Amino acid sequence: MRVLIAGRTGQLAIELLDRLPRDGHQPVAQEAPELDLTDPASIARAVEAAAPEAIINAAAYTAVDKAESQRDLAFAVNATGAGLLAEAAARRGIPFVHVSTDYVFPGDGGAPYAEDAPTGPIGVYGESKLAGEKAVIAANPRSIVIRTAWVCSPHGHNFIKTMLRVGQERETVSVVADQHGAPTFAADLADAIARILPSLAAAPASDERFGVFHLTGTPHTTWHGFAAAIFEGAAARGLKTPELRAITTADYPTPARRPADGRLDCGRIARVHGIQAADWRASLSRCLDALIGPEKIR
Ligand SMILES: NC(=O)C1=CN([C@@H]2O[C@H](COP(=O)(O)OP(=O)(O)OC[C@H]3O[C@@H](n4cnc5c(N)ncnc54)[C@H](OP(=O)(O)O)[C@@H]3O)[C@@H](O)[C@H]2O)C=CC1
Ligand SMILES: Cc1cn([C@H]2C[C@H](O)[C@@H](COP(=O)(O)OP(=O)(O)O[C@H]3O[C@@H](C)C(=O)[C@@H](O)[C@H]3O)O2)c(=O)[nH]c1=O
Ligand SMILES: [Mg+2]
Repeated sequence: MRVLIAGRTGQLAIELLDRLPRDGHQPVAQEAPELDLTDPASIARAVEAAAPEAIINAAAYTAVDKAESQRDLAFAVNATGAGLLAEAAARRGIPFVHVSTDYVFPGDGGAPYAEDAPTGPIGVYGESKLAGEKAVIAANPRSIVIRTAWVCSPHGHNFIKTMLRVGQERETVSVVADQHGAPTFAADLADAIARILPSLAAAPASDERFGVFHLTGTPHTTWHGFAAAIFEGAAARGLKTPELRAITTADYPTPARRPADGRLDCGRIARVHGIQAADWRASLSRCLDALIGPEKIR
């Protein structure tokens, strides 16, 4: 199955390119370095050139704070662009895999969100991603939208790399302990997508295999809990680690509001696709092995 992956050098795109199975000598996953989601002609060109049998959208505008002052760009990439790519897939009659976020929820529910729980983003990034979900499903009913959260990997920008950096620079690091969720490793998400993809090829639009799914790592924690695990792993690998303090959201003002409780119930993807949430602590350990070592922090 030839798969076109939008997302340039993003965390998920890199893992997908690495993990989608190869078909004999043919790499089945194709990058789309020239594909710009804000440029409809470039989408058409990339899709035509790749002649894919499925498309995965791993491209997004992910700068949560900056989105507050770049609303138009966030919507152009995350909503309009995602919809255009899904439409290109629909025109070819092929399935579309899209990735969304816990930030489509307000975070005041007090329990993990089910896939059909009412959304209500509290920031521009989340609003743009919610608009993207709707655009994708409207454009191509043979779409799967996977909402995930707190994505990390050895590549690109993420919370682990931020903590390792500030942990080297400072004696004390303060992290919010009142925002709940679950880290997700791009490699685990890519593995799940690679397993799901083949089953979508022949499925009709009304099939339960399409629609909205949740997939994060397990167990739930807070950003502070995640930071503690990161520093514990860093210390075990010989890195100098800071004192970690628990603070509240009020102590850490940011341009964008973030959900206090963005935990996602991942039941549907287990029932329909047989995908179980991966233990992020094991994945963190592998990620730290890749990152920590002589000259290894990029
Ligand atoms: N990171 C996270 O914590 C979370 C991410 N998600 C979602 O998961 C998906 C993958 O995220 P992740 O891999 O972490 O994201 P990254 O930010 O690591 O990568 C996103 C990629 O999209 C590319 N991109 C941005 N604008 C455009 C554009 N106009 N056209 C084409 N490509 C573009 C970026 O390229 P460039 O850098 O060159 O602009 C970058 O390579 C996204 O849909 C994201 O919303 C969901 C929950 C959490
Ligand atoms: C760096 C830092 C952050 N924080 C807080 C801010 C924030 O509430 C939380 C995480 O910080 P980040 O900036 O990494 O979080 P953020 O960029 O909001 O991460 C989000 O990205 C988007 C793309 C998603 O889709 C979400 O699932 C989520 O992963 O930790 C501290 O408390 N102390 C610190 O030193
Ligand atoms: Mg961020």
